[in-house]
Amino acid sequence: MRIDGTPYRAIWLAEDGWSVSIIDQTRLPWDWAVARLTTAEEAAEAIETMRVRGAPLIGATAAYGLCLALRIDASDAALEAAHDRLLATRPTAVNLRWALEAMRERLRALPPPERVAASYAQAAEIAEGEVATCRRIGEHGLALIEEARRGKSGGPVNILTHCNAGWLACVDWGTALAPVYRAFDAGIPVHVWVDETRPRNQGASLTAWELGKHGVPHTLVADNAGGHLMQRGQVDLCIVGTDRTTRRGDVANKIGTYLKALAAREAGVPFYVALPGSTIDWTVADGLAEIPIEERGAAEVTHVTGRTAAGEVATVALAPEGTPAANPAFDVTPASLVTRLVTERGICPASEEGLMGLYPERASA
Ligand SMILES: CSC[C@H]1O[C@H](OP(=O)(O)O)[C@H](O)[C@@H]1O
Repeated sequence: MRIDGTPYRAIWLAEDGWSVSIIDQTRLPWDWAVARLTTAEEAAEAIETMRVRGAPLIGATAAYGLCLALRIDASDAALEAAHDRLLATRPTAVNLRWALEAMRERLRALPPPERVAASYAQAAEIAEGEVATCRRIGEHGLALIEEARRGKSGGPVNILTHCNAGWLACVDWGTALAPVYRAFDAGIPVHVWVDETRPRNQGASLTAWELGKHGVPHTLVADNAGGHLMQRGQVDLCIVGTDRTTRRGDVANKIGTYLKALAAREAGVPFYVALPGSTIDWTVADGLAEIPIEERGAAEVTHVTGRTAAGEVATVALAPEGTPAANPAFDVTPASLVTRLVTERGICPASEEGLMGLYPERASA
């Protein structure tokens, strides 16, 4: 994605040709901080602390984390240890498992001396593959925005999104925001309602920043405002990302997504989910029963980080000290509440038949 004309990715190989550069997303929107990952442990910690986040980006970061491990020790034991460490960082986004298993399968088949070069080549393939995939999601999703525009008598297409599923969550383009960028760049008038997305506020701090940098009109809203806006006809469509979607179309995404899907159904607003094939877990059908939901620390709920009037970034308490808090980071929206899935291969119903139609090779798997 371009910022003031300069192209950026959310992750890239540093100039030294072996370390990995990331944008530290815990510093946005206040500071543009690029961090360099030099070990697998640093890559793992960047994922755990959400300096990088978003399913495709988590997968790409883990892939490069394996490269950093093998530089030090390319043995089978080191490969397995790094795979397991990186896999254990966050449980919900299936891209993490997908990327690590793809890397491990290829690298195990090679003699250790060939593994480092092969690992970097494959990590780059994964990262570039996600860029191409998200670009195509944007192309396919554009049709949904154009359809919404045809149904209006004027004014912008009002789109509600939750959390951040933009280029910061991927490597470039994004998933839910890719069609928005495509439409905006094509001159279609759009406006985005940006859910703040408690408790980590990825909407307020990342989506608002992304859209602002690209010049896309947007309005930040409290999470609880979405139903009200839909009820009053102020939302033409919802589009969100996902961290894991089952083969029958159940969608795990940031906490609060399910509530938006319920409101959208009640209000008659189309609810779309944008995803790359790497986010489909073909081994799982029942999302509610089988997708692991990450439980994060209570402090993310009881405290908030922001910038003071004096310009310092600070974390302050929202609740009395010691207040118990629960922090499920994701929820599962059943396929029955999803209007369509938007993938790099096209748009389909949220169903096993729909997904098999786009990924026929999976039918025989
Ligand atoms: C394109 S994946 C975006 C997806 O990831 C976010 O979760 P997190 O910020 O915790 O990694 C959120 O669920 C987004 O929809």
